Amino acid sequence: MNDAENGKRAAAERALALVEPGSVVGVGTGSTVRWFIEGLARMRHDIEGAVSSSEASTALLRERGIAVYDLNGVGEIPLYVDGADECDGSRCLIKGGGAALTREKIIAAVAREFVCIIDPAKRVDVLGRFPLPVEVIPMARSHVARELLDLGGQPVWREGVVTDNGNWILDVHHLQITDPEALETAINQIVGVVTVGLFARRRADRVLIGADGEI
Ligand SMILES: O=C(CO)[C@H](O)[C@H](O)COP(=O)(O)O
Repeated sequence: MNDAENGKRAAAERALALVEPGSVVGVGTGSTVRWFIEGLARMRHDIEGAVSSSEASTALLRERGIAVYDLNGVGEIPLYVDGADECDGSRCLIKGGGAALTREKIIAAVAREFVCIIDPAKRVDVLGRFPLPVEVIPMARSHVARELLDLGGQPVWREGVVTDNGNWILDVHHLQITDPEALETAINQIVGVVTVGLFARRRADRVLIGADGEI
């Protein structure tokens, strides 16, 4: 296993220790979260189940014998565990490389604690090296792209990708995100935007960075 994979696994294993017995666990999406799901499978008899941020995670959770609930029917989610594409020193994140940003943001909003699990390559001083994903209503793609150009980014349509919600993704290149909350607010106000993959207003409460089998 390479260093990045070791780091992802170490962070995921550490997050398992935060799972409350008998609870419904919020589960994110991606290769780091896959390690978390494998660990959750070992303790599936100690939890009630999960709420999931994507069809891919739902399928894996069910394969591993973990009950997946509709968020609308769940009262409390003590813990949400998810990866990120970038993380700055204030625990602000870029997410959505796996196109699951909207459901991820919804579960993060509901959860009492949002724990982000990453490998060291994701840690940056200023967000924006990773293109910022924006989920858009398909008919608004060109309008939103023009507005994003005005905000100083270079939007590129992630052609062929349809989100679990039936929408499209624009990846915004060449941003230096020095004020993540302000940019999140500005992009949220563009008509046709469903979700921007900046997690600043509701950022991670805790970030676990796995490296060399340690945290
Ligand atoms: O936001 C995400 C999916 O929409 C993922 O958390 C992000 O892309 C990181 O994925 P990985 O753990 O595979 O690096």
